[in-house]
Formats: sequence, structure tokens, C-alpha cells
Amino acid sequence: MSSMIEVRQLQKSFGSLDVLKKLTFAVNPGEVVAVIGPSGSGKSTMLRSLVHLEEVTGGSIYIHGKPLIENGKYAGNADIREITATMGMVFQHFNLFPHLSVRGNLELAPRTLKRGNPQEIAAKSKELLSKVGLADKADVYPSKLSGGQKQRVAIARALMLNPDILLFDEPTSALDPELTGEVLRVIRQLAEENMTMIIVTHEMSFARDVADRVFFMDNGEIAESGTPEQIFGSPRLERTRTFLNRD
Ligand SMILES: Nc1ncnc2c1ncn2[C@@H]1O[C@H](COP(=O)(O)OP(=O)(O)OP(=O)(O)O)[C@@H](O)[C@H]1O
Repeated sequence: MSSMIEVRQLQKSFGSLDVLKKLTFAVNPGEVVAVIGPSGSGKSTMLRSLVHLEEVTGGSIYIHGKPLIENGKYAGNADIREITATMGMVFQHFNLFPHLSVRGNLELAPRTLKRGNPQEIAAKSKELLSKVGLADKADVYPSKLSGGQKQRVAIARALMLNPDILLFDEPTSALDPELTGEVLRVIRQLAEENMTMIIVTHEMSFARDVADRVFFMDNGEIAESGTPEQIFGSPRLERTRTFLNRD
């Protein structure tokens, strides 16, 4: 089985600050990986590097075995837009376009990339809004939605291009506590449907429940990785335990 995504020796520096220090990992199809770790450990930068929102300073990224980046350089023969379109990203602050309706937000990327005709794209956006429980909000503008609704729109939007992998950067951190459940339920449902996902989160009980594997990032490295039982249960994992107890 080839990996959905494989990362080798990935490095990222901002000036003299080494934010990612030779990260190496692979995620298999259908796997859910939760990434936890202290603030500033490089979790967001790692996700942003995967989708080409950051220029890395070294290492390689392969998507479905196809090189996106090799030895820090964008692989010449790869169509970066095609490869990164196989990944959907959901941000902490939703990043919806305020001037577009909910449906407009969903349909912009597939229309721009000409993924289907307008009728097909409209049918898909309708289907995905139903999936996240927002069928009645298609014509509403983001400013009229709650944070939980905005994040569910963002998830539906990320699904519009049929991504092979979804990346979540602290999807519930900007939400009032009573709104996190509705977003976590959607993510849990995607996990049950075998969507491959990497989820950066501070929701420890959610990570424990939904993840097949947990990465504990510390200071630009994956300090520990293992099943939720190993990460959350083992007294051996000293650094992780200190972090979990502090949180
Ligand atoms: N554009 C940038 N320029 C300079 N430094 C940056 C930039 N983006 C991130 N950093 C630094 O990189 C380090 C890692 O940041 P990153 O946001 O990836 O951490 P994180 O683990 O996601 O933290 P948090 O949990 O607070 O979101 C931090 O020290 C941060 O200040």
C-alpha cells in the first residue's frame, strides 16, 4: 500500500529560527492522525508546508508517490496545483470569503479549476451543505453565521474538490465551547467514512477518540508518535505527559 502522503526530512526556517527540524512521517489512506504539542512547536507550519502555503527550506514531500517537493525544491515535472488540490485545508479562523454567499464559497474553487459544469458543481455544493447540516444556509453570507456554522461551511468547501486528504489546523480553537461539538461531529463522521486526515488540535479527548495515530510535536520535531493508547496512556512518554498534565 503506498502512502497517501510521505514527508522526508522536511525543514523550514524563518531566518535563523528552525521551525521544522527534519520531520519524517507517512500517512496511509484512511488514516486519521492527530497532531498535538505546545504552542510554537511548528504544527501549523507543518500543515501549511504540506499545502504549499509555506516555502520549505529542505526535505521532500510525496503525495500518492508523486513528488511535490524534493530536497527542498519544487519538483519540476509536478503540476503543483493539481497535487495540492488533492488536499483540502480547514483553518482555525475559517477563512471564508466574506463577499460570497455560502454557496459561492463552496463553488469558487471548482468553478475556477473547471471541475464539472455549473449544474454539477451546484449539485455537489448542495449535497455537501446537507452533509454538514446547513442545507438551508446556501444563500446566506458568512457574517450571518455562528462560528460553528462557519467552520462547517469551511469543511464543506474543503470537500468540494474531492480531496484525498483533509488537513485541519485547530478547527475548534476559535469557537465558543458550546459550538465545538457540532464541528467535531462532522469530523468524526468523515473519519467513519475513512477520509484521510491530519488534525492539529488541542482537544485531547477528541484526539484520543478519533485518531488512529497521534504525533506529539515539540520544538520542530515529532517527539513521540503512537496510538492514542500509547501517547495518552504511557507513563514512559515523559515530555508528552508533562505537556498533557499542564494543559
Ligand atoms: N511567517 C513567520 N515568520 C516568522 N516566524 C514565524 C512565522 N510563522 C511562524 N513562525 C514561528 O514559527 C514557530 C512555529 O509556529 P507554528 O505556528 O507553526 O506553531 P504551532 O505549533 O502551530 O503553534 P500554535 O499552537 O500556537 O498555533 C513559532 O515560533 C512562530 O513564531
